[in-house]
Amino acid sequence: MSESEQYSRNKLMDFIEYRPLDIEICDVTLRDGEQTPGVVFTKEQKLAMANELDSMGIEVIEAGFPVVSANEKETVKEIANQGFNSRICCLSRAVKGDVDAALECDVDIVSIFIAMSDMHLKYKYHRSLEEMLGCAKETIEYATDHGLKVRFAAEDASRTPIDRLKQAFKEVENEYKVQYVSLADTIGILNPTTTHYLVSEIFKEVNTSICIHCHDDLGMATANTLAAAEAGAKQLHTTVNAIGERAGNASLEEVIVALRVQYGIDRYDTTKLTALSKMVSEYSGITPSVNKAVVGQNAFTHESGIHVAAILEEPRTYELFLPEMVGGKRNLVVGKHTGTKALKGIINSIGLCLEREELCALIDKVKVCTEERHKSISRDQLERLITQVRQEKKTNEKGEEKFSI
Ligand SMILES: CC(=O)SCCNC(=O)CCNC(=O)[C@H](O)C(C)(C)COP(=O)(O)OP(=O)(O)OC[C@H]1O[C@@H](n2cnc3c(N)ncnc32)[C@H](O)[C@@H]1OP(=O)(O)O
Ligand SMILES: O=C(O)CCC(=O)C(=O)O
Repeated sequence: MSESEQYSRNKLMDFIEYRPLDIEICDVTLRDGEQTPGVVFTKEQKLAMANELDSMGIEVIEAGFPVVSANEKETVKEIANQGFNSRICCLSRAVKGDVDAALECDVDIVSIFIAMSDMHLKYKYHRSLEEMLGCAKETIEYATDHGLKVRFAAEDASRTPIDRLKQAFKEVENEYKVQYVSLADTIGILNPTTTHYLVSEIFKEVNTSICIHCHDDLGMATANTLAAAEAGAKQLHTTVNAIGERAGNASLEEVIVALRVQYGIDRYDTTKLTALSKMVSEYSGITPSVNKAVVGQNAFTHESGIHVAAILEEPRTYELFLPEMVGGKRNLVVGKHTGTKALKGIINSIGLCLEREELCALIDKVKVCTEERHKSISRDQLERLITQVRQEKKTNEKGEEKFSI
């Protein structure tokens, strides 16, 4: 099956003017994902997830925050030494000791972050902007002098005056050779319009590649990430299953599927997404909601008669992309909303065949049964109902024979 047969492209994009995307993904499941309250990944689990991310073609993996613990440091180091194609990044405060820990891990990139919003300066650091920016610069210089590539990340950027961000980024790019500057929507306050504005403003004045790190407190992290990409952001931060602090981060699966169907970027191996989602779900103990885009249990589950009847002819009538594209499976459910065509198709698919009259009787039973139980019916229950319908038919036929004798 050709790529274009796997999904419907959003052709409305042809009418929209936007900058052609020049992006890469930095997946932060192993760092921000693990900051989900209660989540602790083992070294083996982090290695397994990193391996999958690498094999999907994810360009950068943020493997952890080495100063958090000895085990964390050892894990980041082991991931950095796997010989992955993905570049390995780790987090660091504007503290030389954090950079020393990063250096011990052999990472490619260290992400040195500070917040420059009044809120964080006043209540978190109890220090002035000048003091914090001074610490950041010293730490950046220390890291670059030791041969590390640096991302300078502005935590709480979405609540920081834009002129302050521009000034800090310009100073840093003029004084040191940083690879990236990063804009974090730490508390998830942005929407797509304001994300686009923020990134465009920085893009106009800063020459260094921009990263976008979105949180999902208003359910807009994926949309904001894509808006940032349209405005010129290079590096898009994601987590598998959207796990992360509070409401989580932009979801890897949503972002890379959207990149394909909206913007035609198809270089990531999306067929691994469902297995990776299951892996992260098992390791984190967090199951995505059933209606989670791309990897939720209902992402390819259909019950409504009109939908299933059409899907049996052509799945793309009601599926934006086929389950195979993300390594998933379609599931047709028999329930209150099932129609005759759907029921016939489902019954045929399990190797059974009913006459029209039997199908009508079965539909009536399905509706009564599902309304009584307030849920759809299982395959076993369906088979029992089919047996009942057949028995009732036989009984009726015998009755009719007696009557005619
Ligand atoms: C938006 C983000 O996701 S940021 C990353 C959040 N991740 C984490 O916090 C990872 C888990 N954290 C930890 O294990 C610990 O908090 C550690 C190891 C990082 C630090 O532990 P501790 O040394 O005990 O410090 P503690 O957590 O009490 O306080 C944090 C300190 O870091 C300082 N700090 C916080 N961010 C930065 C920064 N970007 N640059 C410099 N200093 C910073 C705080 O001001 C505070 O300093 P203080 O001790 O002088 O008041
Ligand atoms: O911008 C970054 O790279 C990290 C910052 C972060 O994790 C956050 O602010 O939520």
